[in-house]
Amino acid sequence: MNTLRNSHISSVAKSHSSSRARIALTIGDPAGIGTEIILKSLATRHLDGALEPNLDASLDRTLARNLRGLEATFTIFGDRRYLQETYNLLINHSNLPLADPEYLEIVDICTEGDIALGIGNRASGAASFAYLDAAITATLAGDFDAIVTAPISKSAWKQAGHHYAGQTELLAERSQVDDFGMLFVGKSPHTDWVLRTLLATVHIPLQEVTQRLTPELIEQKLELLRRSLWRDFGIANPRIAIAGINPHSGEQGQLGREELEWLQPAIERYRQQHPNVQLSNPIPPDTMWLNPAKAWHDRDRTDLGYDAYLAMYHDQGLIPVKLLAFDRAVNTTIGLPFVRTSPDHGTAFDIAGKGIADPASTIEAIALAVELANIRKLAS
Ligand SMILES: NC(=O)C1=CN([C@@H]2O[C@H](COP(=O)(O)OP(=O)(O)OC[C@H]3O[C@@H](n4cnc5c(N)ncnc54)[C@H](O)[C@@H]3O)[C@@H](O)[C@H]2O)C=CC1
Ligand SMILES: NCC(=O)COP(=O)(O)O
Repeated sequence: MNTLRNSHISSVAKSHSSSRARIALTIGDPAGIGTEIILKSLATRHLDGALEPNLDASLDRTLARNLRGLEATFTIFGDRRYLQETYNLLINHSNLPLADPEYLEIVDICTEGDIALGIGNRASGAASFAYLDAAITATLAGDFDAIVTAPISKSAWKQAGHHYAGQTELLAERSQVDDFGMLFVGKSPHTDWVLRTLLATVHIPLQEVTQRLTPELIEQKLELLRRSLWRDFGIANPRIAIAGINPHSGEQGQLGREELEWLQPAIERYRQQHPNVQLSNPIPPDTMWLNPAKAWHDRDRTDLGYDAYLAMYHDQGLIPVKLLAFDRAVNTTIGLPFVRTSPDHGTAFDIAGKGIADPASTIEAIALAVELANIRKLAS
């Protein structure tokens, strides 16, 4: 059973100026790095954009974003005890500054059970579920404009009896939407070009991928992506690259027939319906990411990049995203009635409590949530 120590979420949130984006932050699995990356991210608000001279130069990248300049308020959903324990444990040996929980707005959610750093279990799964569930309730009630989630462990959720593939599915179910998607967004620090990758299928076993991929699913994902590119990123006439399924995109049917039999026809149909959207034909997956890698690294080659990429399955899309942008890509759920972002990594149980977790992707997730929430506020 969990207890909401602060039951005045509404009054807390509503006391903030309505012109500022109201961001709910969940701490994720308390056995992982969630509390650390949240405290490190919020500490960047206390910097003036200038780096301390004695900080390691490799940290420049991490601190590149100064959240202080953002028009937003932040409320953490999680157990205050775990935030305080992380602060006490790491304050003297963290590689980056930490925000002091005493000065943070926290909706204190206390759950039962023993939780040890580095080991996800039933209690940590129940806790991370309770934090997200409470944040969703408050957001659906209109108290927040966006939720930024720290990572949870899917197996810990399962041990706690929560049979969702991930946070995305809970967010969608609670929001009563069927049409949603997992879009990874990363802005290149070299060229400012933005890599956007939507996964057509997500957390399913590889052997189920070809059964789940259908022309209807592809057309649904393309439409979801088109709407998000327009609504969230202001791109009216997008160029979208579509990955093939089989090696060499099937090699004219010799290495698989999905491309010939239904993927290419589905692309043709979508083109007819949306002449303003430029779609590629199915691109052989092994070479699909060469041009985005050039656009990511070389300022003179950004024209090679598409506005978005549709990957057919989880690792086809996320291996290139994480190779290029593990430190800054943001997982965004599109199709929800509110903004949701998350870092691109997991709970990192192996480094929990060591003070070395990189908050860069979380900082980007917070910054993107504020940006998208403010865009929606302006549009409404
Ligand atoms: N958004 C979410 O909630 C996500 C949750 N997960 C969950 O996380 C758990 C662990 O998954 P893994 O596959 O091990 O992926 P992981 O991302 O947690 O860890 C992979 C490797 O990257 C390192 N790493 C991850 N984040 C880091 C950071 N911020 N700074 C420095 N190093 C970092 C870890 O130490 C580890 O060596 C699983 O239970 C999975 O369900 C995984 C991905 C996303
Ligand atoms: N690999 C991405 C991932 O696991 C994100 O899951 P979630 O945001 O749905 O929890």
